[in-house]
Amino acid sequence: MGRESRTKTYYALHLDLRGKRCVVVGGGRIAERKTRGLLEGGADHVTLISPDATSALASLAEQGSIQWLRREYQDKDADGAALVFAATDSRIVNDIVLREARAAGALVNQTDEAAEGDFIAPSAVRRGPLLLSVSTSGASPAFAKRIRNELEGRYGEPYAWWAERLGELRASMVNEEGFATATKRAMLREAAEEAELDLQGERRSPQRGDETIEAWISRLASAYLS
Ligand SMILES: C[C@@]1(CC(=O)O)C2=NC(=C\c3[nH]c(c(CCC(=O)O)c3CC(=O)O)Cc3[nH]c(c(CC(=O)O)c3CCC(=O)O)/C=C3\N/C(=C\2)[C@@H](CCC(=O)O)[C@]3(C)CC(=O)O)/[C@H]1CCC(=O)O
Ligand SMILES: NC(=O)c1ccc[n+]([C@@H]2O[C@H](COP(=O)([O-])OP(=O)(O)OC[C@H]3O[C@@H](n4cnc5c(N)ncnc54)[C@H](O)[C@@H]3O)[C@@H](O)[C@H]2O)c1
Repeated sequence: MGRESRTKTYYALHLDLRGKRCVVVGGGRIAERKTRGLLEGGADHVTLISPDATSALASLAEQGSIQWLRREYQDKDADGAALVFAATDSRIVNDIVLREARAAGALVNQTDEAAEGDFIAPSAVRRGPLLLSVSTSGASPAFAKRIRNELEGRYGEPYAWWAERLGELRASMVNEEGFATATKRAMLREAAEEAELDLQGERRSPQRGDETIEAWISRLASAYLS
């Protein structure tokens, strides 16, 4: 009999967590990492449930960045949650959290037996709107971390600037009525290529910041309308 793959197949997506209830059960090192990940990812409704917490988690609660319910997990704690992290050091408690949170319609991250949960957290590199996430589907978090480090070096801060600027260009173009849809698409592809060339040091576009979005649109348009 052939050896079966032990890893699951996951769907990649980037969630908008603003206004969504996220619950972290447990107050240790792992709960701290998951909580930081949530806050970095824009979550603004994080509830921590644990009788104790690391000093970093306690300060986040003090600052009002998270809500801390200083007690053990109780049934109904997952009600209304979108995401729940079962991050206690008790397998029994984590399994109860998993079962109840699922029944309440939440997606659950089971930290001590990740494959039993509904999702796992990737390693992330954030460069403004550009978000690179890396996962080994749980096969090797250490490998994911190494690749994340590699990407951090490869994709520096200038990518944030370009991703932001391309976003502004696209937002302005949406309201432009003077171009056919196909032309707009071609212009946006051309702009992305200019960004890439600039980032690779083969600057083809005017110096950064020297050109307004309107001037950029005109220049891109002239290439297609001439
Ligand atoms: C990305 C990141 C996000 C986050 O936690 O939010 C994350 N782990 C990170 C760090 C990290 N994890 C570990 C170390 C210590 C090792 C070291 O020293 O390097 C460090 C580093 C540190 O603490 O510095 C050990 C570890 N991790 C897991 C186990 C249990 C097991 O393997 O069963 C063990 C113990 C066994 C072991 O050692 O292998 C399990 C998981 N960890 C995952 C994610 C998920 C799968 C990700 C994937 O698909 O690859 C999954 C399945 C949990 C889940 O999310 O469900 C985060 C930031 C990484 C970064 O820096 O970018
Ligand atoms: N996902 C990962 O990346 C990863 C990596 C290593 C370990 N783990 C697993 O994650 C789990 C947590 O690890 P840790 O190092 O943070 O543990 P820890 O011992 O530092 O913290 C456990 C926390 O759970 C709390 N807790 C215990 N029972 C509770 C209950 N009934 N209700 C609420 N809170 C309760 C404790 O008070 C404590 O704050 C462990 O099961 C560990 O095996 C996960």
